[in-house]
Amino acid sequence: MQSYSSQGKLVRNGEKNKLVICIEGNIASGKTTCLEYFSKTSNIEVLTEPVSKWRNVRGHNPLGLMYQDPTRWGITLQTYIQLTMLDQHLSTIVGTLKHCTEQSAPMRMMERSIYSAKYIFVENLYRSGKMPEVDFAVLSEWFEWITQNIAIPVDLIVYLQSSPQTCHERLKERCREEEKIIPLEYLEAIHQLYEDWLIKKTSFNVPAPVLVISADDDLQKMILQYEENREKILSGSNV
Ligand SMILES: Nc1ncnc2c1ncn2[C@@H]1O[C@H](COP(=O)(O)OP(=O)(O)O)[C@@H](O)[C@H]1O
Ligand SMILES: O=c1ccn([C@H]2C[C@H](O)[C@@H](COP(=O)(O)O)O2)c(=O)[nH]1
Repeated sequence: MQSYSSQGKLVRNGEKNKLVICIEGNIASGKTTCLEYFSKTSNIEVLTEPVSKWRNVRGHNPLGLMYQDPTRWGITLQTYIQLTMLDQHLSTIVGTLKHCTEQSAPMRMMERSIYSAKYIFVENLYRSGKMPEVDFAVLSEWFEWITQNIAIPVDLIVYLQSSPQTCHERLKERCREEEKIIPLEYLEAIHQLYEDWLIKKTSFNVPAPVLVISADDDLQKMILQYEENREKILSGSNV
């Protein structure tokens, strides 16, 4: 079922009252770990990035191909990521959430968003000279059509702000096959784009208020920070 917003954008029925929180941050900054922690909370639907799809679409691995040859495969990966992220933004809540009551509206917590796919990863490929102009133009046309015609509401962005060095250490520990060739400089470039977008707010439109959580701490300290910020996060507020 669908309807239209006051701005004429396509809206999924029943989505209007649901809080949407996007967890943003560099590669291996701890987003999935954060989502796992909050998945134990009642009324929260957690959507991790569909990385398994990016590693296997009908037997092909666009994530691996992109890291091997970004100029050739960057558009392939990012087109697919844009589709899968849109699908996540628009998907309806599945199943029954734990202890869901009428007083407390269900909430969605997502890992990243269609916005960071474009503003961070596509932008990085383009600025580093690894994405041809024509590929960037086509992806941009798609992104603009989607965001101008479909309502993609986000109520709060939680930015896990971490140093590129910490991410590099964690990435090596996690040891995802495709990512073994990622150098520190790549994480530094992604970090800078995130900082410009969410902290300095000098690059692109920020679609929601931003709550910044420093993410260089060990797991125990991170849990303390999540608890300190729990109320803000669950009410979709950064103040
Ligand atoms: N605060 C932390 N301290 C140390 N290691 C962490 C911390 N948070 C996550 N990790 C580990 O770092 C790696 C990347 O974390 P992950 O949550 O998968 O990051 P992301 O989802 O942002 O890529 C994983 O191996 C995870 O267990
Ligand atoms: O738009 C995107 C989003 C993600 N990626 C890459 C970066 C990582 O190698 C994986 C998953 O990211 P995590 O930060 O580990 O969750 O996907 C990309 O290239 N483009």
